[in-house]
Amino acid sequence: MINTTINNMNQIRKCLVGVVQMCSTHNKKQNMEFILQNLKQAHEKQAKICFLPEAFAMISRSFAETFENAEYVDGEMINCLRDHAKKYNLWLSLGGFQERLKENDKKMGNTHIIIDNLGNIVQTYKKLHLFDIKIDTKNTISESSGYVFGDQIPNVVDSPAGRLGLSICYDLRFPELFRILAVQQNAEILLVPSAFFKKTGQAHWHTLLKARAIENQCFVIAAAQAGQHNDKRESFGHSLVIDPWGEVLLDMGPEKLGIDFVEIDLEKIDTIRKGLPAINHIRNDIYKLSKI
Ligand SMILES: O=C(O)CNC(=O)[C@H](CS)NC(=O)CCC(=O)C(=O)O
Repeated sequence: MINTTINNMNQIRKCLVGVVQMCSTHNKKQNMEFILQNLKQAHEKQAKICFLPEAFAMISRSFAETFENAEYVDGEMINCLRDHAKKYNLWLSLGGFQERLKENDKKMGNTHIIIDNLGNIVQTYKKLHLFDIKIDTKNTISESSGYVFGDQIPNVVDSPAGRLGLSICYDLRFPELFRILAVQQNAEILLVPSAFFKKTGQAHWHTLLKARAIENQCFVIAAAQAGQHNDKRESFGHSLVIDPWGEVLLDMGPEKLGIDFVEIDLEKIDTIRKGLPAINHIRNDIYKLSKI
């Protein structure tokens, strides 16, 4: 792929990316209109890649309702997004698509899809860690009752912004996945599209995302759901872009809905790793986290 070559040759190291923060509801059509407006803006800004949060397609009151409206990967919604990726010359990270599965008629996949600027699906990843929690009455959910568990670590994807390592939302709490993506697969940008709960977000969101950026010396991009989706569900917002030093380059706050743009400069990874080569100090010999 041309982009890979360019990145490997260290020529183009800077890339403008768009991060979409949204408040999806059960209304798929409205959610889609909102997304397309933002993609148009990304095109006008000449951004090269756009990041959408988990559950961009819809957030309903129950998984049963979500399931009713879930589509296959080759359905209308993804086809429409593929057409727009091509039309707008824009890569897309679709951070968590409620995927109707041909092999399972009871549960969906929670699938992160990467589409290139020609409209091709270049990677899919099914969420490995599902959010089954009982914190209090408001914060109780069993994601695994609606979704199948993913069973594969996704390969990194070369994009115009850099090499992408994919995850989804609750995966954020499992640093092993990010270590594998960053150290074994040389990811440069770790993606954590999310629909974080308000309570857990307030307590943990910034800290965990900064930690993933700092410990792996990678960029972190986390497009998020924000606000009240229905009477049962509220999301924390604060879509973030963090650099490999842990500096927050973008924080969209709790309320803003729309798109913001950030320049990703991959040079920063080299500079930071040269000065503080923690990645090279990993004791592979002791705990066998080998580079491949
Ligand atoms: O609802 C859907 O259709 C898609 N799935 C989600 O939004 C999931 C499960 S409810 N949300 C999270 O994983 C939030 C994690 C979180 O808030 C934390 O780790 O603290």
